[in-house]
Amino acid sequence: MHSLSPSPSMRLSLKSLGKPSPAYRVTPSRLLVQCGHRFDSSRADWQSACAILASKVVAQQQDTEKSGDAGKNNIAAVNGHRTLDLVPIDNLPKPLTIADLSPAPMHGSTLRVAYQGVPGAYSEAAAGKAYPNCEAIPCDQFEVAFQAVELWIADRAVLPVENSLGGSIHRNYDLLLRHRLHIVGEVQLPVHHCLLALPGVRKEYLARVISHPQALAQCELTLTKLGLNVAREAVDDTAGAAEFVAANNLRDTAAIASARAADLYGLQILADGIQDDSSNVTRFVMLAREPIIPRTDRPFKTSIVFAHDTGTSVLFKVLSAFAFRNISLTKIESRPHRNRPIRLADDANVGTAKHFEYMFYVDFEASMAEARAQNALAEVQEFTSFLRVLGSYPMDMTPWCPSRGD
Ligand SMILES: O=C(O)C(=O)C[C@]1(C(=O)O)C=C[C@@H](O)C=C1
Repeated sequence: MHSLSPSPSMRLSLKSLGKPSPAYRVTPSRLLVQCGHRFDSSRADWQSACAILASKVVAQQQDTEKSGDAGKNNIAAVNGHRTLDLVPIDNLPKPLTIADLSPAPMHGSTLRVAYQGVPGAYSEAAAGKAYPNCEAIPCDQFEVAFQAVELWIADRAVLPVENSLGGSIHRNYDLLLRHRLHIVGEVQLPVHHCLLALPGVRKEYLARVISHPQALAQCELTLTKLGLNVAREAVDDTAGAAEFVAANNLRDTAAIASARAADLYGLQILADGIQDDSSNVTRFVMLAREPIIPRTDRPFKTSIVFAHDTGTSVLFKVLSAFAFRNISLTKIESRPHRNRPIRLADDANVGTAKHFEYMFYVDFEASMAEARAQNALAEVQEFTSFLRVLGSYPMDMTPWCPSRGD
């Protein structure tokens, strides 16, 4: 897959996560703009902004510590005895409530949400659906979005895991296992693709179409129907493709991306709604450093990953643990077991069978707060060599509305 460069828009990259900022060139007031949707400055500025953010957190902690010292000075001597000055009632610590227990942003009140791509990507729209009014932080790779949360540069990551036409986004399944973040929610986003080109360009001028591989797959039939039997090229994200066409003034190349990307990068819409099925939906998961507390007052989903143990009919036994408790499975995915990819079984008469080993990802419709889910997992554990709960989270129950062009 191409990584289009030079790219004028700013994204977090693995390099920028690793290196400290050389100079603090932005003011905290510019921070909101730079960490948010409007990106008009350089990557170094962004790093500086994050460094300032970190130093502000430290400064706040120091202030708190200082006020602790000041509190000690409130101890006055009366008749030789030390007494405490009365603390104004407003300053008394408030009891924790349930709401305090879910992870909260550590900086101001705006949640910073990492996504892969540049502004105009569907992942940015998913971040906005999951967390309205958040500051969406673009990252150049999925891996970077995971790390941004782990390193406290972002509070959440919103990442695509599957699309109704294109199928699973395997990379994110692998990363879920490799990283220690928790799934705290899901959003389903209707995806409405447009064919974008520079103003004045006509379909007949096109020699190639570029986009994210999932987007190319979702529009394959329609592109052919439109007579576009031209080269397809996969790039990192849909909006990045639009940006590339615009930045390089490419008159022979179209991008598949959103209508918002057309607006942002000054492209015209050559064809609207080019996904092969109008009910084209991508499912995203929200990730956080801490899990949420599972509840039973609304529909919950739980995601697990396991590797099966030796024995016969193991997969059947695992899945029946859910069936016997009337728990519906909504998704099953298998990925190579990278620590132990092959199991050899010798049969003296026939030879050696080479079985591939898998990690199985299962989503089921129940909350970990329910006894039936806990019992099912206790049973699953008996047949598995590895089991991890990736998260138990509210299901996206927004009423169905097919994708629109806006
Ligand atoms: O490229 C984008 O705009 C993305 O947000 C990525 C992505 C994906 O990974 O599947 C998300 C939704 C669409 O299905 C197409 C692409």
